[in-house]
Amino acid sequence: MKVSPNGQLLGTVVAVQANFYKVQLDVGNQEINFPLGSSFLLCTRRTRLKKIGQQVMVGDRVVIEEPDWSGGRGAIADVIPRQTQLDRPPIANTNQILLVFAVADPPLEPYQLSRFLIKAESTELDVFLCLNKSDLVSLEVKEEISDRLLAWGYQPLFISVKNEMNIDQVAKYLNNKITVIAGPSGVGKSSLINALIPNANLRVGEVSGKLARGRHTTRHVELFELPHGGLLADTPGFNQPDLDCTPEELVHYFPEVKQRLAVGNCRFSDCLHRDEPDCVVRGDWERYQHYLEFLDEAIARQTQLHQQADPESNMKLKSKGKGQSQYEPKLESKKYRRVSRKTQLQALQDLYQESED
Ligand SMILES: Nc1nc2c(ncn2[C@@H]2O[C@H](COP(=O)(O)OP(=O)(O)OP(=O)(O)O)[C@@H](O)[C@H]2O)c(=O)[nH]1
Ligand SMILES: [Zn+2]
Repeated sequence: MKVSPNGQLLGTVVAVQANFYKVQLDVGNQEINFPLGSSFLLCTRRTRLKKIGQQVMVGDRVVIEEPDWSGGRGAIADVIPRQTQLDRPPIANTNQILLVFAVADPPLEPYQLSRFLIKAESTELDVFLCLNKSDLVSLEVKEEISDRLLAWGYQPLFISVKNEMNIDQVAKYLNNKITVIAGPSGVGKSSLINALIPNANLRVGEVSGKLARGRHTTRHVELFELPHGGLLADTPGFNQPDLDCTPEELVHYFPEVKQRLAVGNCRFSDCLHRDEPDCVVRGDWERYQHYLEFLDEAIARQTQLHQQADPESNMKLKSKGKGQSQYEPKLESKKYRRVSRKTQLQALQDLYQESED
């Protein structure tokens, strides 16, 4: 167990139950005699923290006082400032997202994958893509998929939980990090978690298990301890994540466009990359159609938000020709950015909401 340089006892909150916090103590060189052989303490929150309105959430790094080793209890005296914060699922200090898809059964759908990737990128956390059920397709198919995703700016790791292929690579990636796992239903997330953490005991491919997990986990987030250090949070399956970024931000969540923008600029700084002249983004890249679709969604959402907030809104009705017209935001970057930062932090929240529906 590790004690901080000034002698403080440190740990990470792995679950919250009513007013109790399950805290996993840091493991280090300075061994303290641990009568129960467990590295968890069930803690309460000090009154001082309640008074200053300091919330404690799963993933928080905390300072423990008055450990009662025999009873396995303690008190949280302080919360170390968070590095990151996701609101749904509510987890502090998440480092990365492990996105799991299958190469077959269910079939790999580019549009769905694209949505998940954009959603994951919008958290601004690191995104790692694993393609499971590799045992079901030929080497040629894998190469095709790999080439295609490389053009999207991703290098997926092909895995097979069934054949235990590359599971050690996944484990290595998760080492000593806090990771949120996401992906559509049926791709093998529970199977993967069970392979990584033998005692996690998540039910695989069982409707009852899935329901129980889906209903339960949304209210009760738990971080599972990885055998070699690090924590993993499961998110229940969902099929089409809602995108909640602004029209302006959207393009930055396509890695393959970042390359284009790195070597050139559009003529207009508020270019939405549709039909503006001298645009460096518009062009012959596979996901450009996805971009246009997501952009329409983002504009529609923005219009709705503006109209709710201010009925005489600062939206302009723009003629699209052929008798069609559409509301478009006058882009005021500061205002949009302010909304956007908040959105980024909450970006995985729909993932949770949808799984409850
Ligand atoms: N062929 C093959 N099947 C797999 C593999 N991994 C998992 N499966 C099967 O895929 C099915 C779905 O697996 P789950 O682990 O329940 O999938 P999930 O992603 O957790 O699904 P949700 O709980 O709905 O989110 C099960 O029947 C698994 O046995 C694999 O590597 N290869
Ligand atoms: Zn442009």
